[in-house]
Amino acid sequence: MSRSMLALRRVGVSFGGVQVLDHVDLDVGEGEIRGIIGPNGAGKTTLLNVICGIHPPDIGQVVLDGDLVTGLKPSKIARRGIGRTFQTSQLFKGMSVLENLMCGLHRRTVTGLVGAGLGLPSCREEEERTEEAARLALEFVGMSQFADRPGHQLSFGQQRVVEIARTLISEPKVVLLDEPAVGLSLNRLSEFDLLLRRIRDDKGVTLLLIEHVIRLVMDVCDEVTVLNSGRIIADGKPDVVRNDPSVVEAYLGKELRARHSAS
Ligand SMILES: Nc1ncnc2c1ncn2[C@@H]1O[C@H](COP(=O)(O)OP(=O)(O)OP(=O)(O)O)[C@@H](O)[C@H]1O
Repeated sequence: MSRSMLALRRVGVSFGGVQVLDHVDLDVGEGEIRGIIGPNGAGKTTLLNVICGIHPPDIGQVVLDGDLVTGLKPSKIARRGIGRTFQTSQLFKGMSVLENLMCGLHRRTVTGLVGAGLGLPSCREEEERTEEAARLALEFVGMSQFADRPGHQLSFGQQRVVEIARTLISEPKVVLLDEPAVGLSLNRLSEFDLLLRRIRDDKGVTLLLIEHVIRLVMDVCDEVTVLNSGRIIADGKPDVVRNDPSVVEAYLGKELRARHSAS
C-alpha cells in the first residue's frame, strides 16, 4: 500500500445499546479508490459520519494524513482536507449550479458570504477567484453548460456530480462519497467510472466510496472493504473480495445464487 492517507483504529459506535460499528480498523492509501460495501444497515454511512466528524466515535481514532482528527468538529475536519457527499441531494434550492459551487468555497474564504453579498471592493477579487475555481470544477466534471441552470432542475444523477464538483473546489485530500451512482443510467455509469479515476489521477484525491452498484465498485476500486453488522468481514482486491465465501454469503449470496440457478 502507498503512504497511509486515512486510517481508522478500533473505531466503535453504538446507538441505544446496539453496536453499529465494532472495532473497525481501516487503512486507505494515498491516491487509492476504496469501495465500502455491505448489506443495508451494515454501518457504512455511520462509518463515513465518523470520519467526517458528524458522529464522533465512542471509542477509537481517526487519523488523516498522519494527524489525529477524532473529536474535531465537521467544519474543522473539512478544513483538514475531507470532503463529503450524501445519499440525498444537498444542493441549495433557488441557486444556480455555479452559485451552489461558490457556496462551497465561500465557507472557506476570508471575507465569506456576507462580505461578498455586500459587494465590498476588498471582496471583489476574492469573489472572482471563487467564481473561477467554481467554473474550473464544473469544467472538470464536464458540466460547464449547466452553470446558470437552477440546481434543482438537474436530474438526480447530475446533481450528484455537481456535489462532487463542490467538494473538489476546496482541494480536499480525501473525498467520501455515499452512494454516488444512485440514479445513473448504464451509459452514465461508465462516464462516472472515468470521472472517479480522473479525480484520483489528475487531482491526487483519495476516494472512499459507499456503493450498492457492485459493477462500479468492482471496476473502479483498487481495494474493497466489506462491512456486515458493523464488522469488517473482508478487505482486499475486488477479485479476491468477490470470491470470498463470507462475502458471497453475507452480501452477494442472494444475487449470485439467483444468477447460478438461472444459468
Ligand atoms: N442516528 C442514529 N440513531 C440510531 N440508530 C442509527 C442512527 N444512524 C444509524 N442508525 C442505525 O445504525 C445501523 C447502521 O446504519 P447505517 O446507515 O450506517 O447503515 P448502512 O450500511 O449505511 O445502510 P444503508 O446501506 O441502508 O444506507 C442501522 O441499524 C441504523 O438503523
